[in-house]
Amino acid sequence: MEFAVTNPSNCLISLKPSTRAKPLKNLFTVKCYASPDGVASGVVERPWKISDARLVLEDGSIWKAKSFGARGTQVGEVVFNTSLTGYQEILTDPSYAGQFVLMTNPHIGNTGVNFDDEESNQCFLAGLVIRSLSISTSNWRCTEALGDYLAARNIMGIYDVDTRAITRRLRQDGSLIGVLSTEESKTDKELLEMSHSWDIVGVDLISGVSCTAPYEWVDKTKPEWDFNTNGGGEVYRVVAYDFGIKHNILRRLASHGCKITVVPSKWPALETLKMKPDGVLFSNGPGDPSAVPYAVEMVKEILGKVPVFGICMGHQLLGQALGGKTFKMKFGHHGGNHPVRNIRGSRVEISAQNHNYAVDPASLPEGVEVTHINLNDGSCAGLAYAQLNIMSLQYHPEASPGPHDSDTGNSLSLSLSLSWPFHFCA
Ligand SMILES: NC(=O)CC[C@H](N)C(=O)O
Repeated sequence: MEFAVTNPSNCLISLKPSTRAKPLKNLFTVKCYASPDGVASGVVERPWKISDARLVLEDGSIWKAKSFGARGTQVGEVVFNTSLTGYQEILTDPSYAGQFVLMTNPHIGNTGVNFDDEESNQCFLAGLVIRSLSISTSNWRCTEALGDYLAARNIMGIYDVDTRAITRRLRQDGSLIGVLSTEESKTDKELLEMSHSWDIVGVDLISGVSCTAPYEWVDKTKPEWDFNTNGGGEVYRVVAYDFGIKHNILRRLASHGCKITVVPSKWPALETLKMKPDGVLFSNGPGDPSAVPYAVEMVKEILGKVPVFGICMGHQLLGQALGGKTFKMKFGHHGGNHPVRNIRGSRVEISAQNHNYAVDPASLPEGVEVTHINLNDGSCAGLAYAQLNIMSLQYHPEASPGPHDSDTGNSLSLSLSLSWPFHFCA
């Protein structure tokens, strides 16, 4: 027997028999099977899917959920992201490798995905955790629904989870390792043990996301999206180390007049110097900066020979190369609403951030200047060292997603225009 539900948002299942055998367009049809005693059972189809996934956290808590995207079992570190928009850019940010991103914004999937918002060619994150998965998509650029997109990329997602409760737990206890599974054969105990036997600390994640051979990047920010171009003047040749670089960093550099060669994370410093660049960028990237000593050594070989700037992982590697220490934060910063004090510009920038580690400014040698401070917790958000032509930011001046306060136009604030290190260092 088949029933139709005409008002899916207000009722779970209407047991009124449908007068039509086939589903009407825009109606959600649920197949119910009458049991011998006349009680309907076995509701099996979306959008009233029953829980078919579990997220088991290392603290022993178990969160029943509904799956979308890929199926299977996956381990990762759970972090929460407070961005209201831009889930596709977040999904394709290579810095999330090894992590489950939990979105605090409850409604995800509403605008589907499109061709333009990719920040890399792949999704490297471990999975996506959300409150509510939109049952329809609506956007003029939409080419695909979020669930299909994730399934095609073999990325697991779960919805109908109490993301507020998990976020409060992460804020209180710090980032937690979790295991996501749709496999009924695995017991809770097995999943918990899996979470205890895995760690993200001390793992080199950048070699898994970096390109394998150098390439030239020419694409600029499309004119309809550009908000702050001052390019067209001097042309700078930049070598950009790809530790998990986001496309929008490259687009912003190109828009500001840079000719960019992107090189792999293990590209020798000597080869970079032979290319005689005007500046070198050390990009963002996933994981623990202390797990990639080869990258710190490579940064050391370049310091002082050419102006350099670093973003996020690049900033942390610079901090270490200068002799400083990095440490793991309690739950990090992930979102598009982080206030940062730009000390030199005497202004506050609302910034896009995604990091779990930070540079300890007290460990840095004399002469290194802290140029930016995160106003939520006072952590170091930017460094400069004029003697060696170094500037770096812990956050993401290219945003994507996020506010544009930290692009060019902020006087001596760090920006993606290569002019800043030169003006500053002159
Ligand atoms: N966005 C990034 O480069 C992240 C840096 C580093 N993986 C961290 O979590 O701190």
